[in-house]
Order: sequence, then C-alpha cells, then structure tokens
Amino acid sequence: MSSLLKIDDLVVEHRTPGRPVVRAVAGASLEVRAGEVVGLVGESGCGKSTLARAVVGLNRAASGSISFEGTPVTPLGLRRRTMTGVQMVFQDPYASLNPRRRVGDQIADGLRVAGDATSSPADLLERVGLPREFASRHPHEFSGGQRQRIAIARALAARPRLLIGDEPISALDASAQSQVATLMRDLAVSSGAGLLFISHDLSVVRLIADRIAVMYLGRIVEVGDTAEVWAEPRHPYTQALLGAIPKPDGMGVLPAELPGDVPDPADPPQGCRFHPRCPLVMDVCRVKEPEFGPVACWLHEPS
Ligand SMILES: Nc1ncnc2c1ncn2[C@@H]1O[C@H](COP(=O)(O)OP(=O)(O)OP(=O)(O)O)[C@@H](O)[C@H]1O
Repeated sequence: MSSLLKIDDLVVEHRTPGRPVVRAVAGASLEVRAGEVVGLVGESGCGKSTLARAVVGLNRAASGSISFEGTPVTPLGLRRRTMTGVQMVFQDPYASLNPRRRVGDQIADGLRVAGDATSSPADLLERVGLPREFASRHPHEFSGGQRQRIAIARALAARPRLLIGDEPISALDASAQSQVATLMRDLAVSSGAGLLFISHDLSVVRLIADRIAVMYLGRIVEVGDTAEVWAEPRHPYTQALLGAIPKPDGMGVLPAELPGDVPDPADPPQGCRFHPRCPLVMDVCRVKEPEFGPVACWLHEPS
C-alpha cells in the first residue's frame, strides 16, 4: 500500500495570551496508507483533534512535517488541498451541516468540488443508506445518525483520497455508532481512500481499523496492526487502555484503572510522559523520553 499521509515529529501548540503554551501535539509521527483504516485512540485531551486539525490546516504546525501523497504540506497543513484530496467528518453533525440549506444542495457542493457531473446528491444519499428523497429536505428533519450519514455523503461527494473522522460517532446514539463507523470504513476502503478514524471507543476501533495508533499526552506511544495490538498490547499505557496490565513480576494482571489524572500538556512530566502513572516505571523513564517506535517505551527499546 502506498503512503498517503505521513506525519513526522509533528509539534502543534495552542497559545492563549497570559497562559502557558499548551503543546497539544509534542512530536507525533503517524502514517496512513491508501486503502487502509487507522484508528487513533487515547484519553480525552491527549491531542487527537489537534493533530487531525493540523492535517487539514485548521491548526498550524510549530515544527515537524506533514506530507500528503508525497508532497510536503506543512506548516499550513492540507487546507489548500482540502477541497479535493481530504475531507473531514466532525463530531457534531448538528453543527457541521447548514440548517437553512436543503441536504441535496449541500451534497451538490461536494460534487461540484470533484467536478462530478454524472452523480446526483440522491445517488450519494443512497450510498450512505438513506432514501433518495431526503435530498429535498432540511437537516433538522433528521436524527443524529441520519445527519452524520448526510455529512459523510457530502464528504464523499468530493471524492477524497483521505477521509478523516474526528470522533464522528461520539455524539450518536449507541445503536447508530457502529453502523456509522462501519459505513465510513466500507465507503473509504471501497473507493481506495484512506481513513483516519479518531475515537475513544476502543471496541468500534477494533471493529473497523486495520492499524491502531495510541496517543498519550501529545505523542504516539504505540502503533501496530489492530489484531496484534489487541492480542499483545506492549506499551503499559496501551495495556491500561485495554484493561490488561501485566504485573511487574509477570504474575497476573493489574486492574485497568491508572493512578492519577492525565498530566497538564502545558507542563508535561520529565522523561517518559507516562512515567508518573506507569506501574512498570524504571529509573531511565524518569530522565529520558523514549523517542522511538513502534512502541515508545524503555521496556521495548529496539536493539
Ligand atoms: N484552541 C485551544 N486553545 C488552547 N488549548 C487547547 C485548544 N484546543 C485544545 N486545547 C488543549 O490541547 C490539548 C489537546 O486537546 P485535543 O482537543 O486535541 O485533545 P483530544 O484528544 O482530541 O481530546 P477530546 O477527545 O476531548 O477532544 C488539551 O489539553 C486541550 O485543553
């Protein structure tokens, strides 16, 4: 599979006057290949949205690089390409659709972007599992799950090569969540596009992602094939997320609850950022950040 999106050592900072700088993405590296689904997971506030927004140019990169189909796009991100190559589906389908415009007209915008004169908005609605006649109606007539399908139809109309879902299911009813996630996966993969799917719902990510990237306090701490990471999570944080921390003596499993809260990204711990909460912490972890992959942990230092 060829590389579609490549993020290297990306740093993104939020600056608010009178407040310390928040380094929300602190040297993250990640790749999405054409035709694959990458699930990005991690606790609230770890920087997932900031990373996604940097990719589409809504947040500016302070350093590091982002390239799309081999072309560097940093520091402005993909904004100039967003209209054709990349589409993002946001968390809140109530906010992302224009309440005053008919659904069909909003989908038609995407078709125009792609220069697609053969498909109709009704065709796109059909592809996302909605009746063709919805095209003449307005967003307020629909449920959250239906609106998110409409937002997906609008994104797909532009024929993106990369689709990004930033928590696209977390505002939906439980019954709609896995359906919408699976739909995004099927539609992206069948058109040969890549999908970067951000979610804190691990069971859904497990269902749809080929690979999984685990983010902690601005960094990707583990990346791997979804089935392998589930079978054998290696970073203690991934183990905690999946509820399977082996005890240091190898006997049994610690409870999934991690001590303490996520540290403040404006003042991250020295050394490994996870060390204050890590049940397997060693001396080196307190002084030196593990800057290697695919498992950024001193227990898994490449030889
Ligand atoms: N516009 C902003 N100004 C200042 N700080 C921000 C801004 N946006 C995000 N942050 C901070 O950056 C950090 C990362 O936030 P981000 O929203 O990227 O995380 P996330 O993993 O997507 O979390 P969530 O799942 O809650 O959206 C958090 O500490 C957050 O408070």
